[in-house]
Amino acid sequence: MEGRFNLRRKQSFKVSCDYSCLEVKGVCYQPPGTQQNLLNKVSFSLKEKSLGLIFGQSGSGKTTLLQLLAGLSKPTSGSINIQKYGNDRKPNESPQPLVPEKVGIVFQFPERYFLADTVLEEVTFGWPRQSGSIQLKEKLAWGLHSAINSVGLTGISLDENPHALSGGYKRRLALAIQLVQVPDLLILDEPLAGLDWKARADVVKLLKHLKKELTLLIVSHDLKELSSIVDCSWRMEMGGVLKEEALPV
Ligand SMILES: Nc1ncnc2c1ncn2[C@@H]1O[C@H](COP(=O)(O)OP(=O)(O)OP(=O)(O)O)[C@@H](O)[C@H]1O
Repeated sequence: MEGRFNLRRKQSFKVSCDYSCLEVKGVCYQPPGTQQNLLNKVSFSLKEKSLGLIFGQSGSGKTTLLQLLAGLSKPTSGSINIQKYGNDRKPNESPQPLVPEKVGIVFQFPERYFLADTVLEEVTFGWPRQSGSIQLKEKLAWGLHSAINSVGLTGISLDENPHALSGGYKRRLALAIQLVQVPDLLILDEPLAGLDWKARADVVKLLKHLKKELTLLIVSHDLKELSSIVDCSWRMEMGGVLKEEALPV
């Protein structure tokens, strides 16, 4: 669907008003070999280029939900799709399953999993060395450049040891690693945990910037610090029941 705007000097240009939403419907999850339902008919929708926050008690099932969204485990029932809408807010094609390749996930304390001796090796870890096509390598090189810029790591040498970076820069690096593949959805589990006040403020600023480019879903207990950038929020209740709720701040 397209709208047309007229400019003063009779020039005109077209603006596409299509948008897509992550749509989770009736998701239940019972780990294999158990009788326990960790998620109970979880449903929610998150519009592209917005930031959703899930909060709730420890052990309620927040991380379990993130793992399903990232494709690390499969729901027992329910669906996780991307639905496109036209500017009349009606679906304009059938929903497509969310593919794990288009989801980036930054776990709690991501710096604990850094393996390489340099920032460059850390970001490019797992890239094809010999066998990848030149097109793929070009795409990854462009992604590297763009990711480093997006997270504000340009002032840091690519030869720097990742373990020597400050707490805030380690988080930027963890984000850059995920952004190289240009995800549709970026999931973050407790992105502010373990950082000092300055680094926390820097990460919040960075997330505000990132949501202009992609969809963010965050699990956090740091509601006050994130509240200014949150577009929609849900409380996960014990037993894996998700309810839409304004942040209690
Ligand atoms: N594979 C599994 N088998 C059985 N129980 C599990 C499994 N994985 C997680 N659990 C249990 O499911 C519940 C939800 O765990 P989850 O880590 O999703 O909670 P959470 O809300 O993210 O907690 P926190 O805020 O502490 O990270 C917990 O009681 C946990 O022990």
